[in-house]
Amino acid sequence: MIVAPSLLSADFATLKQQVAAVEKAGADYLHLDIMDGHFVPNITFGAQLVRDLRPHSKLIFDVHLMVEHPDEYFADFCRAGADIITVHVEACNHLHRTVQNIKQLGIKAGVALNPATPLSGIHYVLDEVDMVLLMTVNPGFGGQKFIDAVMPKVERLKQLTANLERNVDIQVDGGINENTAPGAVAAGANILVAGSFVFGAEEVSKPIEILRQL
Ligand SMILES: O=C(CO)[C@@H](O)[C@H](O)COP(=O)(O)O
Ligand SMILES: [Co+2]
Repeated sequence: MIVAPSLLSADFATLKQQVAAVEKAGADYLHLDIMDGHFVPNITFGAQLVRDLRPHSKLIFDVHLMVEHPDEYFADFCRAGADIITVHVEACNHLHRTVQNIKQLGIKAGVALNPATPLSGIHYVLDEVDMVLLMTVNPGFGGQKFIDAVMPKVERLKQLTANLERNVDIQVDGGINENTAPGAVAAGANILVAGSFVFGAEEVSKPIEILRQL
């Protein structure tokens, strides 16, 4: 199981130390939530923070772009050190082109779907993407309640990706903890994003270990 702590729930005053702590605890990815106050009703941080953290960590930097007009920003995040860039289907007018342009930068491309968005929107790009992120909360904030109704979508996506010749990762994001993660894994997810579950714990190593063992 790939574990991706989401920095959104960390204490922003001590980010460098908290990244080091999750890396030491065995995290695989660092999930970086970019919010613009338009696509989602919250603002987080930009490429500068990614650039500043990059020399301090060997984790895979997994950038989740929750912004309008993602085409205007992804190259900057790539230059800043992103290894994976995920754009929202709901924010892309020309999703196939966006995915191709991200991959042309030599990094992995992911597509994200809000809980209410059907899988049909990614049907014709499934062969191109490296990862599909299924939101298990409505994007914008950490610490929200997991939406169980997304699980049949995870199952269906797993069936679709199993028919492909190449590997497509299935990431779930939002409300992941020791109670919700087992169901998501059983449905087919292989990358678990967790913000409050990891950074809300006294010791980040415990939640990371719980998720890794699934
Ligand atoms: O993209 C998002 C929220 O929009 C997530 O990555 C959250 O940061 C996850 O936080 P928790 O729900 O795990 O607390
Ligand atoms: Co996210």
